[in-house]
Amino acid sequence: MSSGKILVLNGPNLNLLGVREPQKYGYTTLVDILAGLEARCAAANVAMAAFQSNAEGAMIDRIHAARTDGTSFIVINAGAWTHTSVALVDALSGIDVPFVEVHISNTHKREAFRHHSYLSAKAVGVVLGLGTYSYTAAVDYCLDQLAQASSTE
Ligand SMILES: O=C(O)[C@@H]1C=C(O)[C@@H](O)[C@H](O)C1
Repeated sequence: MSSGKILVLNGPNLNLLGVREPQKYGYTTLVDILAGLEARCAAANVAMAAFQSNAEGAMIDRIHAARTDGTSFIVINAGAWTHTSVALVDALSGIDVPFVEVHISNTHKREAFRHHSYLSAKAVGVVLGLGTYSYTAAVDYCLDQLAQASSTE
């Protein structure tokens, strides 16, 4: 039986998934994405928490909270903060919780300003361009890591 908790974080404008530029981000809502991830975690007996904010400070506060709330892994789509926020990567670097960076779109095929991520160098890994499967792949990786850790306990 696995233990641990996966925290799924979504940054600005991702609350609009499903209606926001669907040709880039698809028609699946964030609620439905999270419901699918929750089902995968539940099937593996792993807890999942989720948080979305359009406020950078609130996101940083939520990351700080993950330091002491039993979070094992973070899966984060930081949205536009990916390309702008030193404060965010400092928050992620400031807690001893590994994180996987995800993006729905392939940012390297988009505008030049989206080609750089402040997060990637600190991430365990990066999944991008797979649509909502980017989230699934990231969560499945974390679940596998937790299962391996449980089997060696
Ligand atoms: O593809 C995504 O999920 C990312 C989501 C956003 O909101 C953009 O600002 C990023 O540049 C890409």
